[in-house]
Amino acid sequence: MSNVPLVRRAIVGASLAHAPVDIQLVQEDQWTPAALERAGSTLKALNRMAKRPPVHIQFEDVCYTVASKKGERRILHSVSGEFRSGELTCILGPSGAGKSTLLNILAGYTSNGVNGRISVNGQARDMRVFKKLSSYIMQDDLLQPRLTVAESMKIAADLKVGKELCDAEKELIVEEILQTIGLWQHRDSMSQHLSGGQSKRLSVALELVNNPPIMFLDEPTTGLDVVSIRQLVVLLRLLSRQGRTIICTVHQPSASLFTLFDRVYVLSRGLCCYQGASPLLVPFLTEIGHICPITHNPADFVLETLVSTTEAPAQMSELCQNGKLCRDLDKLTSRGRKPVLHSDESIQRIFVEHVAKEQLLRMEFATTFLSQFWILLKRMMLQTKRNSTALWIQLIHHVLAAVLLGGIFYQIGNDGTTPIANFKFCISCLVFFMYTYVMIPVLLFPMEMRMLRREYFNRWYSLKAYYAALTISSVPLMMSLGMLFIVISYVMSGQLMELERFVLFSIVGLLTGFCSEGLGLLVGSTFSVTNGSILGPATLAPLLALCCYGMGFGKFIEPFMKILMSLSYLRYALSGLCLAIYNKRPLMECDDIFCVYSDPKLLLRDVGIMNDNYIIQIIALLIFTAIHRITAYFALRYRLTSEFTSKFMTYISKFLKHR
Ligand SMILES: Nc1ncnc2c1ncn2[C@@H]1O[C@H](COP(=O)(O)OP(=O)(O)OP(=O)(O)O)[C@@H](O)[C@H]1O
Repeated sequence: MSNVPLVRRAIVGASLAHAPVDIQLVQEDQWTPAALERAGSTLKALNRMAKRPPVHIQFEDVCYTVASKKGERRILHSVSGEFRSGELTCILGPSGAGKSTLLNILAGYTSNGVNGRISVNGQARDMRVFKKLSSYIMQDDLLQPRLTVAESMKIAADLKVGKELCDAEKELIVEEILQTIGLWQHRDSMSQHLSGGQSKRLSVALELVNNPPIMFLDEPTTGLDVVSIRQLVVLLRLLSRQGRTIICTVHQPSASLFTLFDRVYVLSRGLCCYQGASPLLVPFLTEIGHICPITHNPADFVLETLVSTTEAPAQMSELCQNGKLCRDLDKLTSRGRKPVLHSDESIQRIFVEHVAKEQLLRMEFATTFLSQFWILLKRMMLQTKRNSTALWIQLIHHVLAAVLLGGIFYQIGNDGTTPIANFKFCISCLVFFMYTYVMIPVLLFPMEMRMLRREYFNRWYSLKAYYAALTISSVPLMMSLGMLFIVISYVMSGQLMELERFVLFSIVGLLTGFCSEGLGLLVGSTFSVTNGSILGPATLAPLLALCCYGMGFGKFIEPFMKILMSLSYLRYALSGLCLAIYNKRPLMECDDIFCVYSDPKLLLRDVGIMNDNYIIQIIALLIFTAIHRITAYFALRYRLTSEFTSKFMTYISKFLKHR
């Protein structure tokens, strides 16, 4: 279709130690296995990165048990298998067979409730090293929406490659990957505007930048059309040909797609029903009396057999010894009888050297904490800047709310006849900061979690660096919008125009927003949007009630209630706002014959704030901010590992059992 030449010569920067490199330009419409095999020299620069060892992964008698209402439930039943470097492996099976579970276990995403042996190149898997060698692309991964393809790739390279390569080399690698993966033409497109297939390919590209020797992909073809599926699988095959171990779960591959996989691992009801070369699946089924019609897709046939014939899974599992027996094209190998990998000394040597080097370096991430923080902060700020709709909504929300409050409480700030109205103004400001800044993370953070999960699990950066960047990135916007709200409402409501009062009032307002945002993060990082939007306001309601308790009878607040009130950060915020406005203030203007509260001290007494100290309120707010944010950090850390859910379920089931 296209006459564009396949090969383009790129001149590599002088910093590269090697001669100029050929970059294969693969057009999107030329993605056939043959074209890609011809383009065998793709990703040369990538492959020249620090030697990554080939990774063979073996697992033996792997069981996975979860806690359920009826006790323990076994999902995987002593399955064994082996996935090799240079091969594209597909884990196939009916829905609910345990494919994703097995992938999670092999990738190290799940470890709680897992029994059995998992080894890498013949040695027990060391997760610290293994995580540096592997990448996991999850089923529901999301990309950073407001970054272009090129920007996403640059950030991935900066974070994942670090100082191992200079900028020119990183640029070359990014270009090379995008060319190979067919996204070069779309390098300036925003990720959010990519098609489903292009997004999946970008997910793969992002994980490729540090040249991982082993890649796991959970359902990479879900939601794609046949052409995109084919392009993706062809690409994965190409990557495997360059010595990588590529393992993916696939629902129902077409017959032509099926032949692209080197190895098939069939799972059903938690049992391994076949492991070996894809062309040998049909003869394997014939052996146990399931003859695949010549016109039938073997992948469809095996799934139909496993689902429709009750005894088929057990039969097939017995024949392949639950994964211990592998059917290769040249020979039948049993991991027990023929330990192929143990004899491969060169692989062992490279791997051991690599492990020793990694352990020597003791660098958990490719970049330092400060670099990670800085790159992430820039990325967050850029995304915020580009989300103009959200910025406009927030701006209008702050201005409208301020004008509304200013209108309702117009010029009552120094009016001795309506001091309670001014007190209500303080509560209204408090409620504004509280709800606005709690609800933003409650609604937005669950989405961010999905993006964070892949990057965090694939060790792009530490959670501390991410969290620090997240905390700082929201400050400028909150400060500017918050100040806009405060200025408008403060002036319109006619508060005393004294700089000190205004500053003290602003500090409490902004701190309330910052503290509330921490609470919102805690809810947003622990719960889904639906649950969070119920739980967020439900948590705030009692805090608000406690904050306002004692209005009118401040002198008589019971000691027990005082203790409860001290647990609400909003009480300190309200007290701080009132003290900023009323403390050490001359008598208020009184147009009536007599104004009870023309002396502000009386008002402070009757709302129970008279004995409070402004500095103490600020310190308390800072302590609550720290508590919210630190708790949110730990909640986030637990949420990012699937362990949390399993552990939680185990505790619940143990608790129920003992009752
Ligand atoms: N943590 C867990 N707690 C309870 N059940 C679980 C857990 N993890 C997996 N399961 C159950 O194990 C079975 C296998 O799940 P898994 O997601 O691995 O299936 P799958 O083969 O990937 O299915 P699909 O193709 O539909 O995605 C399912 O019945 C699932 O409900």
